[in-house]
Amino acid sequence: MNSVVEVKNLVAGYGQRVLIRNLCFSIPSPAFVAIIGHNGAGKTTLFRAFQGKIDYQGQLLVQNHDLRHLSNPSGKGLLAYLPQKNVVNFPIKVHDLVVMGLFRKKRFFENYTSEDYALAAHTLEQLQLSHLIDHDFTTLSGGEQQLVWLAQLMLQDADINLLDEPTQQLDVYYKNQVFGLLQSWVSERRKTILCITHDLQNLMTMEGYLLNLSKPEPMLEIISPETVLQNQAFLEAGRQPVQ
Ligand SMILES: Nc1ncnc2c1ncn2[C@@H]1O[C@H](COP(=O)(O)OP(=O)(O)OP(=O)(O)O)[C@@H](O)[C@H]1O
Repeated sequence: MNSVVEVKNLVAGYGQRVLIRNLCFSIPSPAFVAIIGHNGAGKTTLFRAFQGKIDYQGQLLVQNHDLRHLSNPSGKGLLAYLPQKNVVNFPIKVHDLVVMGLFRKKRFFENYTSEDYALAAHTLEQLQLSHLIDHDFTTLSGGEQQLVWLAQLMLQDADINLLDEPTQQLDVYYKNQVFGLLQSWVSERRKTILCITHDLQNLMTMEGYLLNLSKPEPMLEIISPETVLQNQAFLEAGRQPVQ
């Protein structure tokens, strides 16, 4: 069966502590998937498995390729990852950081062209960040920085995007904007988005699936106001004791 992402009997954790037990799901065509669950439920751990950063049992397939045997999936434009925190300790202009999203179209040390910068500027404009284009990234607010990373991710143009709480530091206006943007990546650009989030209210109007990793047997559920409310009530009711 063709699928964009398939997770088969995934078991992952740290040493004796198993956080993900026999997780199975399949995303048949480009879609938005919200990954939800309590703090410590294993959401980022799932992404670490996708990036090959931790050992796991089972299989992770992207576009029918087993990730274990696939070299450099980000260089091939299959997978892109936006971490929860990304730190830069040196002064760099916003457009210089964003243009780096085009890395896989460049050879080592090849310079970015004026066309590349025009593309970066256009992406920043889409996020209403044009006024920051020449600013030093390290002077931006947390939310502004988060949006700049998102612009860089957009330029990567990967088929499957793993986003770890991309709206965590955003104000209510930008939360809405970003969820709308992610929806358009799916509908207009045929991208698949796996998005870890605690912003359940924003999911109400989304189309796609949610995966609640706090449930004993997590599975993809079609997003609707009812499923979002059900899952919110489930999370509010409490959490499993840490094993
Ligand atoms: N390298 C590690 N070694 C041991 N335990 C770890 C390691 N990394 C994470 N953990 C633990 O695994 C659990 C799951 O972490 P994870 O980051 O996947 O949670 P999460 O669902 O993304 O949580 P949050 O919503 O708080 O971001 C946590 O309790 C964490 O302390």
